[in-house]
Amino acid sequence: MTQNRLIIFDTTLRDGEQCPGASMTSRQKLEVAKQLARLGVDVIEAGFPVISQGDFESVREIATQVKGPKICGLARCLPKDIEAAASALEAAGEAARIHVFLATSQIHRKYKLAKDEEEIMRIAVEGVRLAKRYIKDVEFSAEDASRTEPEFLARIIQKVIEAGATTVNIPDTVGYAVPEEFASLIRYLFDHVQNIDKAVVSVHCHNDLGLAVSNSLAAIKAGARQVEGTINGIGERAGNAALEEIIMALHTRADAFGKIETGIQLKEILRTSRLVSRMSGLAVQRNKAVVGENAFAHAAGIHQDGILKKRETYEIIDPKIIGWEQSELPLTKHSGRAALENRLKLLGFELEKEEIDNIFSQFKEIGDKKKFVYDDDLISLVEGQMTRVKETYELEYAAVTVCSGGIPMATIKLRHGEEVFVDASTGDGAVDAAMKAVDRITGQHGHLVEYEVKSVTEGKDAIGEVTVKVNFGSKHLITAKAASTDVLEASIKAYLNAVNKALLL
Ligand SMILES: CC(=O)SCCNC(=O)CCNC(=O)[C@H](O)C(C)(C)COP(=O)(O)OP(=O)(O)OC[C@H]1O[C@@H](n2cnc3c(N)ncnc32)[C@H](O)[C@@H]1OP(=O)(O)O
Ligand SMILES: CC(C)C(=O)C(=O)O
Ligand SMILES: [Mg+2]
Repeated sequence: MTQNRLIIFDTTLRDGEQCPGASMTSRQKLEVAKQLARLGVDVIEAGFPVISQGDFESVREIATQVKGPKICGLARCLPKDIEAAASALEAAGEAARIHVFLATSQIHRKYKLAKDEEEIMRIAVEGVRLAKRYIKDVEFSAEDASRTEPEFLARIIQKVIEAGATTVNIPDTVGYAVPEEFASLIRYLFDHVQNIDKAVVSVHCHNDLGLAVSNSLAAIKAGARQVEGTINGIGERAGNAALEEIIMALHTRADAFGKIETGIQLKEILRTSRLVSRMSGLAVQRNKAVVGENAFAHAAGIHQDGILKKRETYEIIDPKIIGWEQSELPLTKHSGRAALENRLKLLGFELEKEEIDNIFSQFKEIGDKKKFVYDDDLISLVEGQMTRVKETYELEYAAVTVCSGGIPMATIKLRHGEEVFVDASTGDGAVDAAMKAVDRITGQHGHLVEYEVKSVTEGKDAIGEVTVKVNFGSKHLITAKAASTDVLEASIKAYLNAVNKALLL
């Protein structure tokens, strides 16, 4: 392995599963392990075999079936843990790794383990020696290393390497470290552990202060050559360092981190994230870096315009290389003409500038009323545009009151050129009252022959499209349509559209 090769150690199935509510069945874990192998991680920590029959079987199953990465099992520095791990890992043969851990910080020594430094040292060394009897590849973790006195940490690391540890892991177990200080600790170990070159230095960061990825990257810069983390950052409490973020930071900012190499297949990242989310039942937050639903979605009109001109104006990662189809430009009230026109083109509409201007103002009105403007909303707007006639009368205002047992009443304000007319009417229902008020202003007397409402899009804020067929006393029935998130408004506009058509005949 070259000096710049970083070992990716995935603990989604062990520390990730410690996240409350993330328990997976053995079958689910096997699926995740197979995908982690396709992703190209170097080590899969498949579980903690002593903790239950289920974990034991699951580690054994993964050790039997998953080829490629090393398969690792966790163990306390206790013979029964080490023996259980060694037994579960048997089928992995040369690809097995055993991971023994013991807390080293003063607070853990004093309160949790009730042991002094020398006892801790002895137990750690014995744990590594015993593990080594079963498996060549032994990792030792000094739990709570970042809160351990550096001199003691250096001494214990030196001793476990002497005892045969091939990887020494420096966990920030409680997410207490900050990047500069954590990097200094790693440098300190390189400077003070005489046999440090005989083992790989690893880091394992938790996210209690939201610094797990930053701390991991700082440690890599300081010389750590194994990084531990989980997919989607799931894990105990606030989680572990998100591996996909570390990998993409190293890939995107090679200028800042040096040419660090990994065996990761970038195109498998999104698929892995989605599988872990489904199997663990833990949704990925929308704005999560790299794999969140919004990670490549640009909503602001200025950004959308920039992306359409050159993707790199607002994107530092090409989403396709990690498995996304493409960047997304969702249409919302924040979108501008560039994004609207682009979407309309994708839907197959080549419109004149004036038509786009008309649709744009209606589009903004819809955007004000609902979160997203969907393709069906746009199609409905375009159809309205295509069947639009010169508006003799334009609707300025409509107020309709309906109360149970009372008489529906509508007040309508219409613009005709420079003039504005207001009138009111009662009716058999809200729509009837509004149409009669329109008739009073326009002098037309339409008879509604057909009236149809359909929902164009889904959800409570769906656009309703109203189609009317109206007889104005001529032989021809006039058909007109309008759409709005408010069905009553769509009804009045559809009727007024029919009136305007009748006036042109
Ligand atoms: C930072 C980490 O993520 S560490 C991994 C955490 N993962 C887990 O805890 C996995 C789930 N755990 C379990 O199922 C259980 O806790 C078990 C099976 C491991 C142990 O269960 P129990 O025997 O009932 O012990 P319990 O959980 O109550 O306490 C832990 C014991 O392990 C001891 N212990 C903790 N770490 C170590 C260690 N690295 N080496 C040796 N002993 C240890 C504690 O001192 C305590 O022993 P004590 O009861 O003599 O004081
Ligand atoms: C077992 C160790 C590596 C751990 O998960 C931690 O310290 O966070
Ligand atoms: Mg951990």
